[in-house]
Amino acid sequence: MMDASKYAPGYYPAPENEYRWVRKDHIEQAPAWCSVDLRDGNQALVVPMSLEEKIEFFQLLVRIGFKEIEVGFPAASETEYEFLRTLIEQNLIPEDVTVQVLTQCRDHIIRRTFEAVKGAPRAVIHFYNSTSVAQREQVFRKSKEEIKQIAVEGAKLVKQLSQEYEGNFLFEYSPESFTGTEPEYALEVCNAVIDVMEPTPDRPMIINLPVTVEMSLPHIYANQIEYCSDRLHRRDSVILSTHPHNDRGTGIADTELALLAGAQRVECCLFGNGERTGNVDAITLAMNMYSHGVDPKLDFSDMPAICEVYERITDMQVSPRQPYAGSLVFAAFSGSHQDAIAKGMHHREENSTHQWTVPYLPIDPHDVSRTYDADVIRINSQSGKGGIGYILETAYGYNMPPKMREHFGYTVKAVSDHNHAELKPDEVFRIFEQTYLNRQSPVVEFHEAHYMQGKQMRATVTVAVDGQEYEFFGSGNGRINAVNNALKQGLGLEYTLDTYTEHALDTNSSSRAASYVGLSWPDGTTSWGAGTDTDVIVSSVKALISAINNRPQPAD
Ligand SMILES: CC(=O)SCCNC(=O)CCNC(=O)[C@H](O)C(C)(C)COP(=O)(O)OP(=O)(O)OC[C@H]1O[C@@H](n2cnc3c(N)ncnc32)[C@H](O)[C@@H]1OP(=O)(O)O
Ligand SMILES: CC(C)C(=O)C(=O)O
Repeated sequence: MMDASKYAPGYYPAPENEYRWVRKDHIEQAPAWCSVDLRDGNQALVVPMSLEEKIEFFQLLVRIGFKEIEVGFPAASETEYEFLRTLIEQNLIPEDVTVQVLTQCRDHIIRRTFEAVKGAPRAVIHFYNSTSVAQREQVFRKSKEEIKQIAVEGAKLVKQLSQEYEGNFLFEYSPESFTGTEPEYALEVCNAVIDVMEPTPDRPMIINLPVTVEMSLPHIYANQIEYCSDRLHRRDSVILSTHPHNDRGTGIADTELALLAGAQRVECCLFGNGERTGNVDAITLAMNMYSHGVDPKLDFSDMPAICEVYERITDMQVSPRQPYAGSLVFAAFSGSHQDAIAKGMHHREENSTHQWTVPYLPIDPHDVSRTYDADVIRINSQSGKGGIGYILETAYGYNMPPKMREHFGYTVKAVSDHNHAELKPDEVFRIFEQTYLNRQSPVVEFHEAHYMQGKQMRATVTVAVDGQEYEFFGSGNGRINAVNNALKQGLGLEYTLDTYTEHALDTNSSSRAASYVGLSWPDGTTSWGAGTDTDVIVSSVKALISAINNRPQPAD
């Protein structure tokens, strides 16, 4: 049995707030992004990345456009150390990219970190210690003052070694487990560190307030950020950073609200990889901004390739529902969604609109290298005539009249329902072919037709009925009408030709026509046929004969 009395909120709301962030309705510009895939993401993998894998992943992050990349915890292992040395010694760090390394506030670990980072063109030394009530009491068993001293002593050593090593160093401090810390105390520790590091507007330092474990509703975190942002020393020399995890599943909300509340930088991982439920997902954050018309300054246009590298190297899987990246996130199986998408696409083409407004699709799937045919409208037993007709039209060029689409829709759904399977566009087309196109059986097989123009058009139609050849004659006010009359009389059938449409099928010079015919029968049913030929009249006659062959069969 679950026992909720075991739990109580373990977070500390900000003591004062102005709630300025509440009045903002969107994020105006991209934050500074820092990928922590190679550190927080890597430390959470069952098998951390090898040297070669880290190099390949680093290069992926560079291609995406990250300008700050936490490359590891160099004191953690030989691989971590060697990776950083390889990046530096083989000049693999592009000029506009800054690497970042993480260290605890422990003497030997800070020293090892500086050894590892020696010679880097530019590097952020990120030092941290836990400040939360739980860690103070249970892990460190130290008072608030003693915990602050760990941070201050760490800062002093980092500053001293940065002078000894003479590198181009920048600094970041994190009061780790910030979300379990009283905000006024976290602020006090951060300000003590800032006082040691003495950042300036020209050489600012990063103060990172991590959601180490997500504990509260997102607005509580936003309030904590606003509270600290308003009270940090040397605010114009501090870049306020956020590093949300996702324990409550609201890492994205934490980050977005934190950005409204004053955060300027985000530490994140691709696909939300990272400790436990992961770090906040860089892709969702960036693409959310993109979908509001804000340039995120990260490029996810080759999403399938990014998924491939990520899955291969981390051995993790991109969920089919992963925002913007999953295989199903642009897919619509259900009829009403498909219908709206198909109409939205037509509206877009007809009006040549630049602004993306297609229903059910928050962004244009093409922007992340996804295709409409294969990824968007997918056919199963939940689908409808709108989507099924759209597939046939966009993938194969057949634009059926509306009533025929409805008939075809039910035919296709029935196949999917019966087989209990999705139907791919080529299977949908095969059903169209088998059901309607140029049907020469079960009864009438078309051989040829000849016309003579008199007062009226006269047609001689040669067909085989049950294998035996016949010539039928008819006249009418046009060729189709004359053929129709010839067949009706010759075959002794009672029907009305209700629907007749045709259109060009191909755009090249050997253009074919596609024709569609709907016949209504005395018992109230309708049968449909389609025909194709380079000659529009022949394609129409084939459609008529197909519709006759599809006539309701008398009950046994
Ligand atoms: C929230 C985060 O993701 S923080 C980053 C976490 N990432 C990692 O830990 C991955 C890499 N870590 C490692 O490889 C190892 O932990 C190392 C190499 C850093 C340190 O290894 P070890 O010293 O052998 O072990 P361990 O990490 O258990 O050390 C714990 C000690 O460090 C102290 N400590 C932990 N974090 C800090 C810190 N940030 N600052 C100062 N002391 C710290 C603990 O209180 C404990 O002290 P004790 O020895 O007095 O009991
Ligand atoms: C080191 C810090 C920033 C961290 O990883 C966390 O708090 O999750």
